Amino acid sequence: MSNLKLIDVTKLFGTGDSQVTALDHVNFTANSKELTLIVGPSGSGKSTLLTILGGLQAATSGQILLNGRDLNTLSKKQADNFRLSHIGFVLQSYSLVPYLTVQKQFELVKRIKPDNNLSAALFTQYLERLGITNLLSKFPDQLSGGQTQRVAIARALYTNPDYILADEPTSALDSQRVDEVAKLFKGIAKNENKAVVIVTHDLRMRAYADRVYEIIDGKVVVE
Ligand SMILES: Nc1ncnc2c1ncn2[C@@H]1O[C@H](COP(=O)(O)OP(=O)(O)OP(=O)(O)O)[C@@H](O)[C@H]1O
Repeated sequence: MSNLKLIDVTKLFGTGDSQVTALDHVNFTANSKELTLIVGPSGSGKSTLLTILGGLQAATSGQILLNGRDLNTLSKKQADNFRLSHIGFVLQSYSLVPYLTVQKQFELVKRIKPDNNLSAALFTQYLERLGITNLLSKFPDQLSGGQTQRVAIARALYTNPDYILADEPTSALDSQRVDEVAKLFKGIAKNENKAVVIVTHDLRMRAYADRVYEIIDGKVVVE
């Protein structure tokens, strides 16, 4: 069983009067085999927590532990390699490349990380479950918000990461799709031994969660 933890993490933005405490002595654990939700009001620190957990930005203080090992002790190169090999992000911006078809988005990922990706058979299964098999030849500007979101989810799953960190991955989906995507994430956590962490406002996701962290004003209030 593997885990990624934040220990007593604080994140400050700015200085002096304009300083914002985005995270205030936060402790957090993402375990393999579990679907963990992060909920809370807008501006409470959810995205900051997720991006620090995934090493996209540094904490002001505190530790990030991977299976007990402090990630701050890694060199930048080691940390980049760790992220590429072990973490799949679904970020709010989706960051699809505008001039590549959906198929090419996946091929680009394969070029960056050639090894240990999903088998073609399993990836095809995920594409079908996400309902995007028929979109492979489309460009991002030909996709609806919900379709874009599902392509971004597929792209994150493609690299077969141990940790899947998703920021509002279902915000543009209708109810039925939310249910399907939640079941997909839950199944991947349970059956493929992944830790899935989802920032969401969507109360329907709670039914699938193994753990829920609520954040208010940068503090974890419910665990
Ligand atoms: N790069 C930044 N520079 C300055 N302040 C920031 C930065 N990123 C976040 N903040 C501030 O930190 C606090 C937490 O922001 P964060 O985006 O983590 O909240 P959130 O809970 O994800 O919000 P939302 O649900 O609206 O996405 C907010 O007050 C925000 O304005």
